[in-house]
Amino acid sequence: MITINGLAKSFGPRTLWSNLDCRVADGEMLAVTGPSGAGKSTLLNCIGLLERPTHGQILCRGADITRFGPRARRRFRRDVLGYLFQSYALIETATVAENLRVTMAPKGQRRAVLRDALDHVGLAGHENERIHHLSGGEQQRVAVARLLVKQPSVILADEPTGALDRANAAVVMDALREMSAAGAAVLIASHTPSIWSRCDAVLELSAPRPVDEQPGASAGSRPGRGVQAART
Ligand SMILES: Nc1ncnc2c1ncn2[C@@H]1O[C@H](COP(=O)(O)OP(=O)(O)OP(=O)(O)O)[C@@H](O)[C@H]1O
Repeated sequence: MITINGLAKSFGPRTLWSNLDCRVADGEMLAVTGPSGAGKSTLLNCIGLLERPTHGQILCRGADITRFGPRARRRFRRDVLGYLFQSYALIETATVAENLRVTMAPKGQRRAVLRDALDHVGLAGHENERIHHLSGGEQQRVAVARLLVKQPSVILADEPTGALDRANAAVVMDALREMSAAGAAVLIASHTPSIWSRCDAVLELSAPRPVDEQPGASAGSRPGRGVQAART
């Protein structure tokens, strides 16, 4: 479960959002929406420990992950977190199987786990193909298979279907829904209404105001500005 309390993020004098509160329970899927520049990726990056929030807490199983030291951050990324990017984030020159093995733990069952995950995303038999020989949709399905192998309890998906056709997008969303049903907390940043409708709740971030319209030197923290959460 992820609980966000009073989170704010500024870049220099520019506040993207402030006083952001939200909760994503285990087994729940949250869509993060809002116009370009609203800070959707930045929010996911704060949860993924790629960015530091300016204020506030991000709790995962009761621990404030923003206060983790280097070792706890590494462990959180390795053991808890799964990321799915629009750009797939695969090792281009490696094979499908090698990309999946990166996240695999128990050696004994590796082959079966790998085969099941690829079968699940319709890529059975593609183990030895090089990533750069695959289409975009196939590459994203490999990235999903990598999540199926890793079974993270928190999944951050940044425009995961942005570059995909409808059929590939459906495979990705079905897999995310299944991982959520299996207990993962899933956050999906997306501009796509058909994705929002498959989520349990929607968090809407509004475009940040220009710097000269933001109040005071503390860079624009009007309570709750630009944040709306709704159950779908
Ligand atoms: N490291 C950074 N330093 C300074 N500004 C940044 C940094 N990262 C993001 N920004 C700015 O923060 C704003 C929000 O970026 P972000 O990518 O989170 O928005 P987004 O809602 O995901 O947009 P999009 O829908 O276009 O992907 C943008 O104006 C961006 O330029």
